[in-house]
Parts: sequence; C-alpha cells; structure tokens
Amino acid sequence: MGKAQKKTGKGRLDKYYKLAKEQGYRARSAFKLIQLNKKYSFLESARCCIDLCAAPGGWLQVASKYMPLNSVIVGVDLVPIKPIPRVVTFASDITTTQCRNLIRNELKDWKADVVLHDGAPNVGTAWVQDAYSQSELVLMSMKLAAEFLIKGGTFVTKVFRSVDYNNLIWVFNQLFGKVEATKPPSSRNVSAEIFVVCRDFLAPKHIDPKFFDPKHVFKDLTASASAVGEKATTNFQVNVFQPEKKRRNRHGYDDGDYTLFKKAGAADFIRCQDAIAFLGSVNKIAFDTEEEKEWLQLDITTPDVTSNCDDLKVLGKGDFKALIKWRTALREELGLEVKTKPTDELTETVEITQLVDEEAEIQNELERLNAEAAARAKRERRRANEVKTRTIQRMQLQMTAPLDIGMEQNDAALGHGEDVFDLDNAAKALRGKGGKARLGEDEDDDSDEEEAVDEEEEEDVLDSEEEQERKVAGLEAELDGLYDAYQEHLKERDAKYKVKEARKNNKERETWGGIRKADSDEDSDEEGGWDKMEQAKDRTGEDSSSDDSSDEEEEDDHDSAIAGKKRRRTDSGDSAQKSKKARPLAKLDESQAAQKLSRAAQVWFNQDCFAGADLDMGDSESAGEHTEDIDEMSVLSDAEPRSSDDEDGFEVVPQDPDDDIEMWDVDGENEDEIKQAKIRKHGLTTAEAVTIAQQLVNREKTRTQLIDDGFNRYSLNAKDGLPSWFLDDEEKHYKPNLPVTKEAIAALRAKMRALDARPIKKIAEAKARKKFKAAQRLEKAMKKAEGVNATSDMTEREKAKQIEKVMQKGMATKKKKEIKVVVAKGAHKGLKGRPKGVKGRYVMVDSRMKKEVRAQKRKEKANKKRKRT
Ligand SMILES: C[S@@+](CC[C@H](N)C(=O)[O-])C[C@H]1O[C@@H](n2cnc3c(N)ncnc32)[C@H](O)[C@@H]1O
Repeated sequence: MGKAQKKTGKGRLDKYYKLAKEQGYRARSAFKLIQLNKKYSFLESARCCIDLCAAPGGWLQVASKYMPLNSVIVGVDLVPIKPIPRVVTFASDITTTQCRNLIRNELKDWKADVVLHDGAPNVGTAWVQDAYSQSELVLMSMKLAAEFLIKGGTFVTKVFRSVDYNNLIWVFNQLFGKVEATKPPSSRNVSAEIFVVCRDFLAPKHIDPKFFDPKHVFKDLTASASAVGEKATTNFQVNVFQPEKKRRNRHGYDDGDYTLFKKAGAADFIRCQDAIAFLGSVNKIAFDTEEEKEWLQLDITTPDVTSNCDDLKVLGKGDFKALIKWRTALREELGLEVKTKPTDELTETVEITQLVDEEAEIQNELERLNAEAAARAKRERRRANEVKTRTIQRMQLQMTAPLDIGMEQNDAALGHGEDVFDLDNAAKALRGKGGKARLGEDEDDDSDEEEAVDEEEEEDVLDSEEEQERKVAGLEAELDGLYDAYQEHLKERDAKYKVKEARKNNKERETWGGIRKADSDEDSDEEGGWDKMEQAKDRTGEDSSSDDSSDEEEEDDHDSAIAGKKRRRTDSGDSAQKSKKARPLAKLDESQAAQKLSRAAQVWFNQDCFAGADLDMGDSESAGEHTEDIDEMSVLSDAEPRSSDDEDGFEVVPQDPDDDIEMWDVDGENEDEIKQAKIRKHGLTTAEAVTIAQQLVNREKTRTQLIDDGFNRYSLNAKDGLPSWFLDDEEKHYKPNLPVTKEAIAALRAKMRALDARPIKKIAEAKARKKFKAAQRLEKAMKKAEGVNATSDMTEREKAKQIEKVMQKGMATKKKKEIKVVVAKGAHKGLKGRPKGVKGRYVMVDSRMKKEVRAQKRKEKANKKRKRT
C-alpha cells in the first residue's frame, strides 16, 4: 500500500477508512452493515429500524440509504448523534427504562423490522478488556429487540469472542429461527468482534425474563471459568514446555485479569504449588522485597538466573529448567523442600534421580501434548476436507466467487467454534479450497496420513516469522491463482466479458509509455531519440523490400515512417516548422489507426531531447529547443510526483477538474492515453500548464520542485504489488454502486430509441413543407367549394357534384410525376430528342451504366454479408 498507510493504531488509514471518508460515512463501521446487508438483505424490505448504540451514525446513514424512502429510523446512543435526514435520534442509555420509553413514544404501536446493535461499552480505548459488560450490553439490546421487533424481524448484533459467546448464541437460538455468526470483510481481523445476524424472530407471547438476565444467561460462568482455568493451566504449561510456540488467548481474557504483562515476586514463585504453571503465566519475576533481595546474594542465584527472571517470555526450554532447578535449590535452602538425603554423596544421587524424574515428567507432558496436537490436527484436516469438498462443488456449480471464500471460511470456522483469526487455519482451509486443479492430489485418501505427518512437522516450525511470511505469500499466490481461474471461467462463460477483456488488452497494447528515459534492457529503446528514428527509417527501407507482413513489422514500418516524417520536418531548419514539431501527431492523416498513432507517439516521446528536458534543466540545450519540447511537457501542470524509485522521468497525470479522479484504475495505464489525446486535441489547455512550461524553459523551477509542488492527497495511491483481484474489486467498489432498476434502464432505452427515431432536420422540413402544402390545397378547395355553393345558376345536385369534385382534388396527395427510363439501345441508340412512343417525362440511360450500377449493388450486398459473418 501507499506510504500513507498507517501501520499502528490498527492500521487506521485502511481501505474502508478511506472509502468511508470518500463516501461521506461518519464511521468506517458503515461498511460492516453494508456488507452484512449485502449478505442477508434485511434493509431493503424494512419499514422500521432501531439502531441501538448508533453514534456517530454510520449505520444510521446506511439504513437511511438502503431502506425505502418513507421508512422510520430511530437511533439511540449515550452520546448525541448529529442529525441525519429521515432519522430520529436521541441520547440515552440502552440499558435503562427511560430509553425503552423513548423508543416506545417514538414508535407508538409500530413494530420494528430490524433492530441493529453495534454497541461497545465505553471503557476508554481498550474495549476488549471488558468482554463481560459487552455481553451484558448485547443481552440488553436483545431485550429491546424482543420488545420492539415484529414477528419474523431481524436482529443484528456485535458480540466478542469470550467465554459468554456460546451462552449468547444459545439465547439467540431460543428466540430466533435462524442465527448466523459472520465476520464481514471490513471488520478488522485483529478485532475479536463478530456479528450475529438473528433472523425470523419467533415473537413468543411470553418470554421468561431470565433470558435477559446476565446472571442467568452467564451463570455457568464459574463452571466454564474452571474449565477455562484448566485450559489456561494447560496453556501455561505449554508456554514452558514449548516456549517457542506463540499462542493466542482464544478463550478470551480471564475475569479481572485484563493486562498482558504480568509481574510476580520471586517469593511467589518459590512458594507456589505449580511452578510450571507459574512460569507460563508471568512475564517477569521481580526481587523487590528484602527477603527476595537477600536471595540475590546467594551463590545459587547466578547472573543467568536473574537475567532469566527479567523476561520469561524470551526463555527457551533449557532456561526454564535452570529456573526450576534454582527454585528447588532455594526451597531446600529455606526448608520448604524436605531433604531426604543424609549425606552429600547421597544428596547428589537423589538430586540426579530428581532431575531424571523431572525429565521424565517433562517428557510425559510433551508426549501428551503431542498426542493432543495430533488429534487436533486430524480433526482440523477432516473439517478442512469437508469445507474443501463443499467449495469445490460450489465452484463447479459456479456458485462461489473466490472473493466470497473469506467470508464463508469465517462462518465455517465460527460454526465449529474455531478461532476465526487463525492464519494457519485459513491457510489450511484455503489449501482445501484449492480448486479443481488440486482435487486430484487431495482426493487421494492414502496420502492423508502422510499429509498429517507433514502438517505436524510443519506446525512445529510455523511459528517462526519467516515461516509465517512464507505462508502469507503462499496464501496470496493461491488467492491469485484462484482469481485467475475465476476470471478464466468468466471468460469462458460470458461472451461480453471476453469482448471487454479483449478491448482492455487492445488498450494496453496501444498505451503510450509516457516521457521516460529508455530502460537499459530494452534493446531498441536504449538508443532512444533520433538514433532510434534513424534506425526505424533504415528498417523501413529494408522492410519495404520484404514481403513479410506480420503485425509487428507493420507497426514498425509505420513507426519508422512517422519517424521519418518528423526527421524531414526538423531537417528543413525552418523555425516555424520547428515550433510545430511538438504537435506533429495532430497533423497526421486521420486514416491512420489510433493504435499506430500511439506507437508513433512512443517513438516520438522517447527521444533523448525530451528525456533531457525533463530530467535535468541544467544541461546545455538552448531555450529554443526547450520551447519545442515544452508543448508535450506542458501537461506537467497536473503532474504528480512519482515514487522515489522511479527517478527517471515525470509521470504525467492529466487531471481535469471536472473529471472523476481514477483512484483505482486497474489497467493503470490509460492516463497516458488520455494525456496524449488531450495534447493532440487541445495542446496546452490550462493556465497552470503554460505557467509550468514557462518556468521550466526559464529554469525557474527544477524537476524536484515540480514533484514537491505536485504532491496532493492522491499522490500516494500506489498500486504496486497489490493483487489484481484486489484492484479489480476496488475499481468496482471504490465508488458507491447504486442499484438500478430494470424499469429505469427500459425508460432510458426508450428515450434513446425515440432520439434515434427522430428524423434529421431536412426530412423534418420536407415533411412539414408537404403538410403545409396539403393544408394550402385544402384551403383553396374549400374556398372554391364556397364559391360553387354561392352561385345561383346551378341546381343543388350540380352544386353537390361540383363541390365533391373540388374537394377530392384538394384533398388528394400530389402524385410524383413518373420519370420513364429509356435505354439507349436498338431503335433508341444514338437518338437525339424524344424517342418515339414515349410520353411524359423520360430519361435516357446507357445500357452499360445500368449493368455497372447492378454490379455495384451486388458487390455491396456481398460485402455486407461478409461483415455480418
Ligand atoms: C462502535 S460505536 C457504534 C458505531 C455505530 N454503529 C456507527 O456506525 O456509527 C459504539 C457506540 O456504543 C455506544 N454505547 C456504549 N454503551 C452504550 C449504552 N449503554 N447505551 C447506549 N449507547 C452505548 C457508545 O457511545 C458508542 O458510540
């Protein structure tokens, strides 16, 4: 990512943070609701929504955007929420009856279709430290949901993975038909939050208040706590027996113990019952009391022991052993350990036995732990296999896009009570989702055992950072592979997509390389500038004799032809002509294909003179020469700095103030094209461009200054190294995709058709003329009929007959006079004047001409057919 990516503070400036800023959402959490709604579609059909713990209002904004226009939206939070159109908000504590009454007053007898809860207890910055009050808050929000939800309604809540998690899920299951836990992609992986979407509210007539009583819901807390305690002890032991293995607090934090760093006194260590558990649970053993300080003076307390006590988390197995030995010795010294050896020799023997016992104990413990790990690995493998099979089936049925995999993965993991943030699991499952290509190797059941051994071995080394990195890289590669496969599949399935891709490729081929110094490894570019053009020119000479007409060569021919043209122009030495040199492309024949123009531009701008101009203004070129180049450089007004490793030239990025800035241009290359087109079309278009051009020519500004000046908030949107699936996704979603209806599209199409159907001006005028003349004729006929009617010397019958005749004539459309075609052959050949027997208008035609016209028509028809096929 760009340099602006802040690595600390949860990587605050992540993609969703930026998107939220761009799209005007008050909090990045808005995307969590958007993604949840995308998966479960509960907002579109909702008419009434209550958002509990809604400040600053990100979710309310989303609700207001996605819910129907006249729906009721109510937001509550401890802190006031800035007004949002169509949303009613008030400040209240959701655990109080006052809040309940406020909502009741607002809704009257309405019921809510959706109740949202994204609350987190206000415990300062480290919310995670208070998982229990979070669970309580969830329970309170569910109480409100149960009161206000309509039957079949949806309740969305945030929960944290803690010891209370399963109890909460159990309660949800009692009140809702469907309960699903999911982690939307926008929820940070480092966060322990999970969203539970409870659908199909059962709306029981009576709900036992115990469901909402934390004491009851979490009552088996102590029992589970002891289980957790057991688990924790095992964990602590593992910390000592396998200190190199890093572990996570999967069961959440212990009650009242919310700090990661723990310090204990040496006396506690010496006097505790379970030394191994003690060592595994603390970070430092301190010698603070008088008694402890005295121990420091003892011979057995070697410098090694004291430095080991300083940081237990960095110790290896041997160090722990040394500490335990020290403890035993000190305990004996203090009389806490009964000495069973009467003599020194015997003591030594017993000590050895004791050591051997310790070794055996450690060995046994290790074996037990290994057995447990193997069993766990087996379970995981089976689970991963199930997921894999399901995914492969889905992929085969074209139900799964690679981008969905992450979410489903999490769901599956949640379903099994697994740690959703475990990279190892993700890697395994992803490996499981390796698609068709990997099916063969995975299907082989016999290889399962071998795999198991491999995996176990692998697990041992996985915790090293390097290994993690390798795994991440592997995962990325795998994701890339999946994405490529997905795109291939799309291409196969969708003809439109194929066309789009082809167009994209074409574009890429046409893309202009920009003003840059030739890459050292590009053979032809190395020469650059005039030499290159000379070469191209020479090649043209050679190639013209050759019959080989491969595409590339054609292009080369073309390039060299253009290069030749330019060279000739320069050679003329005319200064006026010289000044036009910078815009030669505008002069090119329009019949030349756009693609070839781009290549020509490439040749042109790769010249040394350009490179010199933009690299170093201090060289000995004359100001006049600069002026020639500056036309092309002018677009630097919009120039942005390039990354520091791209020192060779300017990256010219055209920016039209009216244009939407392309932040995520997957092709990433079309800036050049746009720029090129602009130069061709308009030359220097902005005052800034002219100013910068002048400054460059007058050497008032250096390249570095230009780069500094060009810095803006889009400068660091570096896309280097980002996977293509991510860029594709960004391109699609960095702007809001408003849903469009079929009706809207139909209406637009109809409008376009009407526009198309509109006659051109001349036809419209002709039609109007015709109409006007018809009206005039009718008017004339009516006047005549009136005259006939007014005459007194005609009988009524005669009048009627006459009027009918007149009106018929007036209403009749004028017939086009027929023109007779007379072929000048036989008797008509060589005749002058009107041929015999031909009346009215006529035209003499040549028989040859007639044939030619026919042949022409035939040809056109055939061409049309060929084009269609
Ligand atoms: C993560 S923020 C919610 C963000 C919100 N969903 C959004 O998109 O803007 C958690 C909120 O819960 C609120 N909160 C915590 N305890 C609360 C309580 N007892 N009653 C009401 N709101 C509470 C906090 O004030 C805080 O604003």
